[in-house]
Amino acid sequence: MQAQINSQVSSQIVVENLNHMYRPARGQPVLAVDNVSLEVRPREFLALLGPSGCGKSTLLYLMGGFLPVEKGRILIGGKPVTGPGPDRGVVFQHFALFPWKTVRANVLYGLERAGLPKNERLKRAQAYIDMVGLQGFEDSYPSQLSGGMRQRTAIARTLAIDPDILLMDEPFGALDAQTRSLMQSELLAIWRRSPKTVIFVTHDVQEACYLAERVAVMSARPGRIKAIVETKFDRSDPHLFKQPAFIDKVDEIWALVRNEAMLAQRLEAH
Ligand SMILES: Nc1ncnc2c1ncn2[C@@H]1O[C@H](COP(=O)(O)OP(=O)(O)OP(=O)(O)O)[C@@H](O)[C@H]1O
Repeated sequence: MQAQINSQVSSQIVVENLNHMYRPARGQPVLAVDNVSLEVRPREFLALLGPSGCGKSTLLYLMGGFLPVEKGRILIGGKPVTGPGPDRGVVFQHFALFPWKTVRANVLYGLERAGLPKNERLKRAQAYIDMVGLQGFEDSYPSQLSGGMRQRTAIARTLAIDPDILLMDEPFGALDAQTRSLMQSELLAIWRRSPKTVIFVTHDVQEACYLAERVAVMSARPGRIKAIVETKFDRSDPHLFKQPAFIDKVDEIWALVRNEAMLAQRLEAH
């Protein structure tokens, strides 16, 4: 099922008939994203789920302006995306920290570019370092940190800039279960406090249902939007994960993703 476009002016992000073909120097071209259309409302939290290799990261890179839009279009606030911009903060899997900068300097980097006064920058950087649980590691370099700590530094760097749109590619994938749960709550708190539009790629169906208001499920490569499922729950409910309606929704989405994952495996086998 392809998402219906009902050209609402109120949509903040509009993706229309988007295709992306990788053309590696060696080997066959790869159609990673095929005819994707999607609308995201301002302040919406949308999760993107789908089997490995279905084009989730590619879609996020395109929205972030890190890959050129060759076919179809992406509008943000009505304007076509032509490159990265301060309106979009990204936490990508392979978007490295500056190895020669400390945790504090990495977090400060974005704030310096935003032109804030020095005191304000330092205060804000420290608040986000504390928030991701890295107090005491301000002067450490990325090489001295674990993978999860590096990821948390990258999250702090992006959140500190307070962008309108957050594009997050499995931001909590490298974290242990407890830290992950804390970071999920923090992200929801930030999203409520200073509303922003979030597009959140994950492999974890429960995480998607918990965090997002809608979950877009992508098909096996070439990625299309197969279904969009409403996932609005009372996130303040401490027993949410045990509620039958929540469990049913997780099951429903799992079934969609599982089908596509099986298809993807068959594709890979050929
Ligand atoms: N630079 C590239 N050159 C050629 N093919 C690429 C390139 N980057 C990605 N691909 C291919 O495009 C397809 C989509 O990749 P993408 O990383 O967007 O998928 P994904 O859904 O994010 O995967 P995962 O869940 O495993 O991170 C895959 O088949 C991948 O092999």
